[in-house]
Amino acid sequence: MPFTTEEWDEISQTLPKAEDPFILKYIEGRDALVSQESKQRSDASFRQNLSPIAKKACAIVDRIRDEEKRTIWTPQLEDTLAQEAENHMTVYPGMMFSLSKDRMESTKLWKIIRQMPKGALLHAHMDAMVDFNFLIDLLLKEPGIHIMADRPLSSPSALANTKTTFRFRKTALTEGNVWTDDYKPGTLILLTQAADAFPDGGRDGFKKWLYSRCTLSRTDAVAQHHGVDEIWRKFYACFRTVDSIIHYEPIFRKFLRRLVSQLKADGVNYVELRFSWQLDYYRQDREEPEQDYTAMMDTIDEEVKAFQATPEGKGFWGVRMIWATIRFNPTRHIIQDMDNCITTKITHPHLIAGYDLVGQEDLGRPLKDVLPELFWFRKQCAEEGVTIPFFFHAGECLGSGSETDHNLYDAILLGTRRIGHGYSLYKHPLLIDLVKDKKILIESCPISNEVLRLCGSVMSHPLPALLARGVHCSLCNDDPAMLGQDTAGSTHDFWQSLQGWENLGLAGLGSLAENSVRWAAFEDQAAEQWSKDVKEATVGSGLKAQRLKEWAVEWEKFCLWIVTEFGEE
Ligand SMILES: O=c1[nH]cnc2c1ncn2[C@@H]1O[C@H](CO)[C@@H](O)[C@H]1O
Repeated sequence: MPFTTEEWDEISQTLPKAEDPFILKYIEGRDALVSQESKQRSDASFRQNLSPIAKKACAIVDRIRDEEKRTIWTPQLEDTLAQEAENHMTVYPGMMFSLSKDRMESTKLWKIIRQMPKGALLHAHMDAMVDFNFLIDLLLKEPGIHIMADRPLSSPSALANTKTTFRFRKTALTEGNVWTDDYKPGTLILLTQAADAFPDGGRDGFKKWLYSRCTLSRTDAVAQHHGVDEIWRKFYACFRTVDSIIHYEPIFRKFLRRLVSQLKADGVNYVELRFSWQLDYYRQDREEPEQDYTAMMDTIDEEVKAFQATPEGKGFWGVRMIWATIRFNPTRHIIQDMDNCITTKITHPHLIAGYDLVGQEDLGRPLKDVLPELFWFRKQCAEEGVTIPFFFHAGECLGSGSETDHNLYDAILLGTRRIGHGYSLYKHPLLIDLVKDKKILIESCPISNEVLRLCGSVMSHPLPALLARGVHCSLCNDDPAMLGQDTAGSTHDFWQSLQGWENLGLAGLGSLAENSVRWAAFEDQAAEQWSKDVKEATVGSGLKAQRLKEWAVEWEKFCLWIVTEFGEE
């Protein structure tokens, strides 16, 4: 029986009030509990030590975040917009990345995060860094570029799956048509001619097609129900197409310039690139590939130095590589690649920062399986007198207790200095303690994990669990030109984390950026020195401490800019 008015009047008299002393007491205890737990966070001391200006900036960003959550990320607003939009879509805070990208880029929060000094980008795969519309235009403009395919590109399935290669030739080859059944596999045809002859829309249609072969589409990105292995098949195919586009010197140079310039403009001052190229680099006007990595590494050196000498690149700290072998390969291939890594380390010591194994962890060889090769590598490094520490991918998976999940044990036992992804680490209480103890950083890539179907959106990403447990992490973009960010910078990943997780805030972002500098491998260091520098951070005396101080100055400037620019509203 529902209450009568009289009954409710009587009962409501007996209800405690929110201001009653015992409720206030309860709230006090509750706040103390929240605050006690937050002391375990990895960003606790960073928050504690914020300057007054930085505190103000954090409060301003909190306000803007809340405001935009209410005004921009609401289903109500979208109802009116939906009538005009061709794709009806419900908008809400924390929605999937690829659906929210355009709107995200129009927010005030975006404008702010874009300016943020983001320190170092510690997890990024070289081939997937520069936007492909830019690269495809370059390819079409570059004299002498030809295309060839492993079979005629004359059906939708051939267009979607066939290995396609781009090569320079001094003399134009114009015989044949790659789009028709009579194409002889492996025949090179001048690219401009082939592009113009593309059956579905000529050159513009060709550009669209090639772009689709180099990137995951929005449809791929949201089709979570097809699962992880399916998206990885498409993802691999992208790398196979991209290789031959950027392995030609004139294009590689422009690629590098665009890369560093986009990073700097995004507030990223340094990058460590996972590098897994076969020996198929071609110098300008050459038809034969190089027999070692010297020319390629020299090119990287030259382009980075040239950039640093421009006003735009002033203060850019540089680029280093983490040599990355594809984990599917058989032993002989892996050992050969390790040997190439060591040789290149000897010729270009400043460029090679570390070693890793890459490729889908679930289907590739687990670390445990590669132990003989890894121990051989260690011994060989010692014999050659070079330091090449491990920066392993591990736990980039959904498995609980699977072989991939267990890569985390091996990565830690093998002395990894950071862990790439560490997505499944949150399920390992003992390993979490070890990671904290050994001061191993987690290179977290939230958008990558979403697009590669480990989580539905940033809201269900496990990074907040790690931060709450006191694990040090940094934010990275992994493969931004393929996964949808479409630019080399990290603003999308920073923005998502800020808007997605209530307890991060600008201070949390600041701490993640500071971590990236603290765990960057700016120079070769033996394990002890590395640990000492990471531990001492700003109070140390080396290059790392110096760069941490430089970052802190930029951070303060940034906070002041926020206060000046957005404080009055
Ligand atoms: O998120 C990732 N996890 C593991 N491997 C990756 C990821 N992104 C790219 N690659 C792999 O790295 C190579 C290029 O450096 C590519 O072969 C790609 O498969």
